[in-house]
Amino acid sequence: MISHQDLPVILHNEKRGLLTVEDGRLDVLQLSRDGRPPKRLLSTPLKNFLRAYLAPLKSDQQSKHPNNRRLDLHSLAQKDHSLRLVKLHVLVEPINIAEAEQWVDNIMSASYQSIKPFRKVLLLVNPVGGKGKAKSIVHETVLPILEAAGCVVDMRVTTHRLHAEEITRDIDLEYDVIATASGDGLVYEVLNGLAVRPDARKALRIPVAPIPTGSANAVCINLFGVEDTFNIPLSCLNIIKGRLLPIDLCSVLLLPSNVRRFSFLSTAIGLMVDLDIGTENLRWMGDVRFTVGFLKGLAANKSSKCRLKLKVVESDKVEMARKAREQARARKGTKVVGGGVNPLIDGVKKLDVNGGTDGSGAVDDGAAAEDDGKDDYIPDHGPIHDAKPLEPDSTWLTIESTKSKTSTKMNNASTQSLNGALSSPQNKNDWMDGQGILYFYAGMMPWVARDLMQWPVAISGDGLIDVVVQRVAPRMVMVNAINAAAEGDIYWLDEQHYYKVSAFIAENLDKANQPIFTIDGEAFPWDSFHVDVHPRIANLLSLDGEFFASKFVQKHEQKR
Ligand SMILES: Nc1ncnc2c1ncn2[C@@H]1O[C@H](COP(=O)(O)OP(=O)(O)OP(=O)(O)O)[C@@H](O)[C@H]1O
Repeated sequence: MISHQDLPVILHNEKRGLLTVEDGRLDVLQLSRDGRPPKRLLSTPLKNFLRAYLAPLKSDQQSKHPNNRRLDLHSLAQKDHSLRLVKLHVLVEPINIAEAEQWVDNIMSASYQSIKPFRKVLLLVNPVGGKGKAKSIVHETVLPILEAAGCVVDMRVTTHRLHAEEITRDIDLEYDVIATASGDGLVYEVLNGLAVRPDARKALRIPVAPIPTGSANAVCINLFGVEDTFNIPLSCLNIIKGRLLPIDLCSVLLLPSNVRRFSFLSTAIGLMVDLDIGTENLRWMGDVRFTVGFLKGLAANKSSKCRLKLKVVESDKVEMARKAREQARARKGTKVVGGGVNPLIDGVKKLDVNGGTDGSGAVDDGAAAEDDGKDDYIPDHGPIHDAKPLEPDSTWLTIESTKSKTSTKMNNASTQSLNGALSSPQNKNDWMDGQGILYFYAGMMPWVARDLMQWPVAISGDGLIDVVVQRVAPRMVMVNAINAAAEGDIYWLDEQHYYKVSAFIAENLDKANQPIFTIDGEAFPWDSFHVDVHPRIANLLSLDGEFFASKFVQKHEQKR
């Protein structure tokens, strides 16, 4: 990292200027002749800097300054609370050309550190996701930024459902990143396409980086936080400079069809299915459609008839919250400000996305995914083994709900929830037979929508599925819970049973009235499904190699 380096230049207005790099920032200064302080034309952190290069002079410049060189500078810069692409060019006089060449090398390596610049990107665009604006967003914002960073972009617009899956099943593994201008649907399809290949384990090393043009965009919430969920330039920066974030995939085996799908986000039964699938016609509303669906579901307040078998690893809510907070604190200690990456984390996690030492491609044989951390690791480039029905033993927890309506009269526990279970020291996470299930929701990352952090203690790549069994509760409890949902405090509701599991089975006990369940928001016929986990087998990109740290996990020394 360069600590301080200045380069004298001539600015576009023929005035003298200075490019200065200090403390992880680039400043473009206009110098004055009369001793006044320099005027700052641009000031940007190197983490937002995209590219510097010496370019040929334009013809009008050639006639005026034939021996000068042109230096182009591309960056994202903060303007009016948003990131904008800024392109500047300045002139370098002959006496400074050798210095300028060195300056370019230095600023590029300080801005990218261990990340290889000029990534090769497969960009998949879903023209109908969300509000249907992906194509214009891509042309107006995404492509200009990627091109300004020198990325090589291969763009394909999807023409039908599952098209992204067909594409990724057959692509050459020549890309550094697969970017999706879509919602979560295309990410799901990309991962499913990669996961069924004979070289799945190698293919899944190519990271997926979403551009938020869908409805819920759950992945973007988890990567960029609630405030920046729809920040398109930030999602582009992630494609350009993001670091590998290994994630688990769930294998979901549907019986009796024996169809197997892979899930990176969620599987749902009950109210959460109606909320997603039952509101497809409200796509124009953006993510507000999910709140509308939730309220509609509460009005019906019906119970799902099912049998759940859970291989529980952890069920103490206080303990699970403590671990998630501890992990967040550990991450914070290693966080880097400024230019980007932390070599310590890079070393530990082998997070280099740059194709080994020769920079020849995305898939780095040394970057272990599932077997991360073993010295004698030999990369496995083969397929993912076939799914088999799970065989629960007596240690598994069985939860059964057979009633379609359950009494939701206020008992003590409900009143406590309503009046502030959030501050109660006790948490009653044990399931009691005879209760109705409003919904079952299994997830892999904290947020599922901006107003619902359903799994606040989820830890990326821990090999565990966070499972919520929400029992039927008085409507007022659930309506009040909406307020506690955005920041994850719904977790403490006594009616919300929460487990970390390594596998589970969900059997349908009323196929006629509840024919479907969802995997990552996609509907499937539900008879029974068996789910287990492939730890850290796939990859996303994120700016610091982690999910966005929520306020929930940043709370210190608090049990609730
Ligand atoms: N050209 C197309 N015509 C019709 N459907 C398409 C086309 N391209 C993709 N799809 C389908 O659109 C569906 C929705 O995609 P996507 O996830 O991008 O948007 P969304 O559902 O609005 O967002 P989110 O998943 O974040 O809620 C996916 O199932 C995908 O297969």
